[in-house]
Amino acid sequence: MSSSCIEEVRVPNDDWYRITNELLSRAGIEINGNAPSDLQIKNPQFFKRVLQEGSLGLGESYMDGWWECERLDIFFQKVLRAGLENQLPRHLKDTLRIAAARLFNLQSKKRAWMVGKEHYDLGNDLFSRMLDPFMQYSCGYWKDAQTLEEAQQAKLNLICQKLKLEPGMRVLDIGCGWGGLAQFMAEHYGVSVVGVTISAEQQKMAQQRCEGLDVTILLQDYRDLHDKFDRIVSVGMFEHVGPKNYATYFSVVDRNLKPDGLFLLHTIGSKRTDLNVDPWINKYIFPNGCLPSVRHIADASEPHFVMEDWHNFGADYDTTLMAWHERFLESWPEIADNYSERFKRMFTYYLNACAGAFRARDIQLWQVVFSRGVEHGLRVAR
Ligand SMILES: C[S@@+](CC[C@H](N)C(=O)[O-])C[C@H]1O[C@@H](n2cnc3c(N)ncnc32)[C@H](O)[C@@H]1O
Repeated sequence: MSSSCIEEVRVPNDDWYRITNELLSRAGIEINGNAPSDLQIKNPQFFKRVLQEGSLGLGESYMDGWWECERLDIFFQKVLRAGLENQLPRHLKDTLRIAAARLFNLQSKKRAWMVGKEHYDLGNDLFSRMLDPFMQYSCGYWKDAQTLEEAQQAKLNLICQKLKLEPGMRVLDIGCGWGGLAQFMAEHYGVSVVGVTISAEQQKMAQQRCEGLDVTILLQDYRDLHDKFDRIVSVGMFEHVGPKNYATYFSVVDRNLKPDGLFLLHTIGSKRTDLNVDPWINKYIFPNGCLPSVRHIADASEPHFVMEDWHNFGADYDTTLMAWHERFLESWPEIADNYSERFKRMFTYYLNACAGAFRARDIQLWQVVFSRGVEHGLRVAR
C-alpha cells in the first residue's frame, strides 16, 4: 500500500483504514493495489462500514458502488482461505437472526414461500438467459464437459444413472425448478414425474416445458406430499429446509418412497454447524437458507435409510457459477430495462462470492444416494 493511495481515498479515520488494511493483507489483498483481486476504494466510508457491519457491510457497500474489484471471485477465494470472515464483526441484526434461528422454525411451512417470491420469481427472462437450455439452477458435472450445456446434461444423466431409472417408474422431484430434470427424465428414461416447487413462475414455465410429457408440476410445500414413488430426487432444494426440519424432510421422503426405492439428494454442504449462511446471502439472495453439514444429513437420514454413496464435486460449482456469471453479463443488455444497476451489482457479487467459496473449499457439493438396504446390485455411476 503506497502512501499516495491513502491520500487518493482521503481516509478520514486512520484506524478504520489501518485495521481493514491489516486484515486484508493477511489474505494477500491490497487496498488500491494493482492485482485483479485487489480492492479499488471509491468511498472511504467503506472501512468503517465493513468493520462495523461485517459481511453485510461488505456486500451492501459493493452494491452501493463504494468499491470495485476486477476479480471478485479471486478476492473471495483469498478472503475465505485466510479465514477473514470469522474475524469480522457481526451486524446486530445478524446476531438477532441467529438467536431467532435457534428459537424458531425459520423455514416453517408458512415461511417457506418467501424464497419463492423473493428469489425464484425474480424473472424468467433473467434465469432463462443465465442458465443452460434445461434451466438447471444447480451444479453441473464438468468431468468430461467443456461447456455449461454439456456439464448440465452430464449432471442430468448422472442423476438418472445413479437412480437406476427404468421405463414406467414413477419419480418425485422435490424442488423441481423450471422442470428441466422432469423433462429430461420423462423424455430420455420413459418415466412419469411429479415435480414440486414453491415458485409460481417456475411452475408456469415447467408446465410449458413439459407439455405433452407424463409430468405433473405442483405448487406446494414438500411437507404436503402423500403419495408413493419408485424414485425420489431433490436437487438444490435441501439448502432451504433448515435444521429444525431435517428430520421431517427425511420422514417425508420415507413416507413417499416405495420399499425398494432409491433417493438421491443433491445439496451444497458446509462443515460449520451453527447457522450456515452468510448474512448478505440471507438478506439479498436466499432468505432463510441454511447449509447442512455431513452430521446433519447423517443424523436425519439414519433412522430411515442406508447411505449407499456420497459424492463430492464442489469444484464443479465454481466452474458452473463462473459460466452463469459470464452469461449473465452477456445477456445484461437484453434485460437491463427490467432491473436496476444495483441489482446487476448484487447478482455479480452473489455469483462471484459463491464461486470463490467453492474454490476455497469453504463449501461443498454433495450427491448422496440412499436406499432401504434392498439389493439393487448398487454400483453407483460416476
Ligand atoms: C436452487 S432451486 C433448484 C431447482 C432445480 N432442482 C434445479 O436443479 O435447477 C431450489 C428449488 O427448491 C424449491 N423449494 C424450496 N423450498 C421448497 C419447499 N419448501 N417445498 C418445495 N419446494 C421447495 C424451489 O421452489 C426451487 O424450485
